[in-house]
Amino acid sequence: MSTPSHHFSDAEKRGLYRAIYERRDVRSQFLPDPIAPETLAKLLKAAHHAPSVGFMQPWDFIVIESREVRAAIVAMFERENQKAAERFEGERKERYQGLKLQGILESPINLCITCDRSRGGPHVLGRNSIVDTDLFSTCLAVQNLWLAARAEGIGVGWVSILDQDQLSTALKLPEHVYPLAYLCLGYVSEFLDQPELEAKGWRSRLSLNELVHSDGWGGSLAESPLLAALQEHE
Ligand SMILES: Cc1cc2c(cc1C)N(C[C@H](O)[C@H](O)[C@H](O)COP(=O)(O)O)c1[nH]c(=O)[nH]c(=O)c1N2
Repeated sequence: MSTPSHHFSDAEKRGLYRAIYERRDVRSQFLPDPIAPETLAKLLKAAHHAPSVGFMQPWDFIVIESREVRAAIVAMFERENQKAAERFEGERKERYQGLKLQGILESPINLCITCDRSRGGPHVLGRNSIVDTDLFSTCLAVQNLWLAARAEGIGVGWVSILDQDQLSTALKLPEHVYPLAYLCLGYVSEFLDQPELEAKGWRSRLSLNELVHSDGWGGSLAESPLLAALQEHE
């Protein structure tokens, strides 16, 4: 029997799920090895093929190589991270302060994915009611890049402990462009088999069956074959 061309083979499916389950947010394991321009181009192309509201494609990609700019971003991170630490107390605060939450200087490439909120003009198809759909679209570009990077053996770390206005100034962004994701990219010594926050005892993965509801918030899945299937996959 011939396989229709729109079907994925079992090996292709395994590859896709492997990228999803083995993708990690990387901060501590970066190697200095450079990423070849051809490989970076592939990652950017994967990002550019994300879905977007009204095919708006609101993203731009700012590759940050300058040590000076990176040093300014690290200083920005240190300031914001100190403020963030003040939100916690006692043992939780100590644990927070022990976490490494960025790899800005260790990673060979820093990349800011931005969202141009004016792209496509004032009336973008599908964005009339929910204006933030341009931001949602840009998040999907980030995830495409993150998964493609994992398949290429490249780690990505998202750094959001930054002041958005200061970041915009450092990257010379125009007013209508939002710095959606500041990312660190590089080959890694290892990909952890669980999120680093879980490994360090900060927070665990929630149970999926408690997150799936039937017919409205809190609706029970009891008796549903979906519940049995979810439990099997836990
Ligand atoms: C929008 C957003 C923002 C951030 C993150 C993620 C996302 C989606 N994450 C990474 C986050 O901690 C990580 O994804 C979770 O802990 C789950 O781990 P894995 O990504 O599965 O390894 C993250 N990590 C970090 O060390 N510093 C940071 O500032 C941020 N910021």
